[in-house]
Amino acid sequence: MDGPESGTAAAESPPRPLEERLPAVRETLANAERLLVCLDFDGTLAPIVEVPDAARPTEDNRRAVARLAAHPAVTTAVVSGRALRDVRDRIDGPAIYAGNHGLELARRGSIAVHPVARKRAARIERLCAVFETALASIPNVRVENKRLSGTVHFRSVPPAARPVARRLTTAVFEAFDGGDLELSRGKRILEIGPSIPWGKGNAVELIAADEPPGTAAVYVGDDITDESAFRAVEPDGIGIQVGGDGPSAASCRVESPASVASLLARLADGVSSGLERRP
Ligand SMILES: O=P(O)(O)OC[C@H]1O[C@H](O[C@H]2O[C@H](CO)[C@@H](O)[C@H](O)[C@H]2O)[C@H](O)[C@@H](O)[C@@H]1O
Repeated sequence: MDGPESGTAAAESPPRPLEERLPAVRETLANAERLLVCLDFDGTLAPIVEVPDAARPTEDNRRAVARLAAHPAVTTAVVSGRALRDVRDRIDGPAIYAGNHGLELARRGSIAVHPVARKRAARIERLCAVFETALASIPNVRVENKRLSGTVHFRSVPPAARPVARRLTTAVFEAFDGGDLELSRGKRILEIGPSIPWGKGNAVELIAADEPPGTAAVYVGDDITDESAFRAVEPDGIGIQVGGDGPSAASCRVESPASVASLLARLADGVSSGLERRP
């Protein structure tokens, strides 16, 4: 696993609601011989909740993923910021899982870990411990040690204390870092990881490279780290943003995780009817 972060940020505009993009989506599905569907977890399959450990896919999404995973013309993957083992325990069915924003990838019966990320795991571990101590006085801050990356959670921190908590986290990071780690943002979180040009988009490119010609790739996600994955599938495939109203590399959007099950059903139906119409 090596290589640059996917694509470059082109001039992006807010994605259009899926209903407005249906003709283009139907055409992509009708022309495809196979479909690769890559799904983010938090904020996409699972609604965002206060306590990270309590996040679960909705029942409808769980069933829709199982149906897609059983479809003979569809490869299904989950691509998450969570640790691989964690996300695997939360949703069954997909043939492929990527954890830690693509730093670890389970497919074809084995797990590949980005070699540089593996080397920096001890530094991440150490920084998570430093965060635990430095942030101990801030109420309800959580540090999630994911081995190859780490997350500091502010969602349960009282709103008035959040700016201080973020400033302190950044200051601790800057004092610790020697240029080998990076700090990034997410939904009410700051994340630390190795400073390497690798993200979800690279994982999606690796996964897509295994698919036969004639495969259309779809990526569904809701957060900043999903942008590189949208760029990896667009414009030949379909990037679908869940929620949000800002600029994105995705061309379509759906409202919330509650809209994802019907989206997945449409994908399964679309590829099936395209195949049925073929001679
Ligand atoms: O790539 P994802 O699968 O979307 O993972 C991104 C991060 O998701 C989790 O944090 C987010 O969800 C939590 C539960 O709903 C929420 O409390 C938190 O505020 C969100 O940022 C997860 O805990 C992180 O490790 C992932 O990086």
